Amino acid sequence: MSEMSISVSAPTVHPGSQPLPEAPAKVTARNLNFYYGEHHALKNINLALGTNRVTAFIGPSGCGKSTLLRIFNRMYDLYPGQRATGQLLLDHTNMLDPKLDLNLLRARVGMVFQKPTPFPMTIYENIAFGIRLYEKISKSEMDDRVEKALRGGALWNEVKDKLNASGLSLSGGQQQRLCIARTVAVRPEVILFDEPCSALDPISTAKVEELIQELSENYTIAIVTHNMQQAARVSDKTAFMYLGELIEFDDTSKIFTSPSDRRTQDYITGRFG
Ligand SMILES: Nc1ncnc2c1ncn2[C@@H]1O[C@H](COP(=O)(O)OP(=O)(O)OP(=O)(O)O)[C@@H](O)[C@H]1O
Repeated sequence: MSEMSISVSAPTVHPGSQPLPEAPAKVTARNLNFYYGEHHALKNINLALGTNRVTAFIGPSGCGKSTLLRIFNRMYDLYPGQRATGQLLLDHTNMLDPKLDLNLLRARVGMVFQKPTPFPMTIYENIAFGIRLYEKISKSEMDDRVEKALRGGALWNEVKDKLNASGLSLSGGQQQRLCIARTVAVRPEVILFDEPCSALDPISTAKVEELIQELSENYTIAIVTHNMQQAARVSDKTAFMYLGELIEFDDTSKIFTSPSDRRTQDYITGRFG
């Protein structure tokens, strides 16, 4: 079949979605490079995550989306031989500073993973555990914080009568919202989502997507997704990556209706990836 005979179309951007005004940068990457040993996985990345905006990262497998996300909370520090060069700022803090307190950084930049990973403890303790690492507060204040976090994770109504049940007794979608609540509980400024819905059914996915949009009122969000409909639905800005390079970064409505680069066009219309 010739390329031109393939019937393909880009995802529909939510009708009426107008690009929001530019927001001040929360996270700024300048000439950011990343190496797995000798392998140069990210090449001269320049972009900014707007404050309280949702930025989606899309691109074919292996293009570097997860690598970039993991730099945003210095996850790579856990592995020898991995290094970043260039500049990465959280407001005015140099995120690549070797002397940076990584616990504090990870309190400011939370992460939600592909598979829900609740701790093997009660629903209440799943939330309280992280708060206790950073703060000493009374039982009644903790009760308050746990409720707020579970409300923030759109889970309170479903679990308020069983806070002592194990987090592992929840459904997959509820577990993922528990993980989001756990992240929100320590009051981060940025939340990173690495394919947060890939293990969820469509109803749970819709709930998490709705939650991401609600959270963007108070948090700066970056989301890696293979689902372009999802990127179109939840994000304000979209970054298209290919072979370790940032090919195009623009308003989501522009990326999905009139991208500037042929490779972006080919990817969003399903010609490769
Ligand atoms: N631990 C590692 N050691 C060596 N190379 C790695 C490692 N992790 C990833 N890479 C390489 O870095 C590049 C980017 O990988 P990354 O996982 O960031 O891509 P991705 O766009 O998130 O892919 P996917 O969509 O499949 O998750 C790939 O070439 C990959 O093989």
